[in-house]
Amino acid sequence: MAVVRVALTKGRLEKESIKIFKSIGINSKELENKGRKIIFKSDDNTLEFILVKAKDVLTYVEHGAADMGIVGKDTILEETRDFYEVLDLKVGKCRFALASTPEFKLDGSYRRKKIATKYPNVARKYFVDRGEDVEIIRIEGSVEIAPILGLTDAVVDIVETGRTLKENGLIIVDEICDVSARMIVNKASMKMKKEHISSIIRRLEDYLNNYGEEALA
Ligand SMILES: Nc1ncnc2c1ncn2[C@@H]1O[C@H](COP(=O)(O)OP(=O)(O)OP(=O)(O)O)[C@@H](O)[C@H]1O
Ligand SMILES: O=P(O)(O)OC[C@H]1O[C@H](OP(=O)(O)OP(=O)(O)O)[C@H](O)[C@@H]1O
Repeated sequence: MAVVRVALTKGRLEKESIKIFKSIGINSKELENKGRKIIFKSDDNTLEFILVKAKDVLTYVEHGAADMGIVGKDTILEETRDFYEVLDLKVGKCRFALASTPEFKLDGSYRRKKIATKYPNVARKYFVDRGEDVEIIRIEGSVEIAPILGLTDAVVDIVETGRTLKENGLIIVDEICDVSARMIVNKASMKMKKEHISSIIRRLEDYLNNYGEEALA
């Protein structure tokens, strides 16, 4: 069987991704004791894992340098890329929201609003769908500071527990959409390595259906 290369998102989704593969009997001691390595074999040598940043997961999978990947729906929505999205893995759950100070009114002003975000395309689409033209200011992290300092009127960001907003005196103005980790597959690999990739997807589907989200949480 051809070796399948899987791109995993470094950081928050890393542990969950390892757990997902373990749940279907695919273990990698190399990945669990990773040190500074970024490429790892499964113990049975049938899979190879690489650990990269979220956007790079899309790049490696789109170009076929990786056959499959695990990445957040937030990154998929932000980037326009070409691959199959095959499974909602029900982990890494959070949501996109518009948030601001309690004084902010979504429909309150005809002035062009300024919005801070790490996700300019998601934010633009949300306002275009509302028929509103806004100025997007791209910020790389800790975006919650922007409305507090008066740089922008509001933020479009990921909310998980809501703690970051609360501790900074911000509130959710509108929920945009749910986000969770997805399994993606390169289009050519889906044909060339069909048997192996389909078997992985089927086993994961069975696992998610039989044991549900709690098992992975
Ligand atoms: N509270 C959360 N904040 C951010 N991302 C979350 C959260 N909960 C789940 N996620 C998911 O985890 C993915 C990876 O997030 P992580 O913070 O590790 O990396 P990142 O946002 O790409 O930041 P960095 O640039 O620091 O690597 C996100 O793309 C998202 O799908
Ligand atoms: O609702 P919560 O559970 O508080 O989680 C949401 C926070 O987590 C993310 O930030 P992250 O920790 O990735 O740091 P960043 O702001 O530097 O991206 C996100 O951008 C929020 O700030």
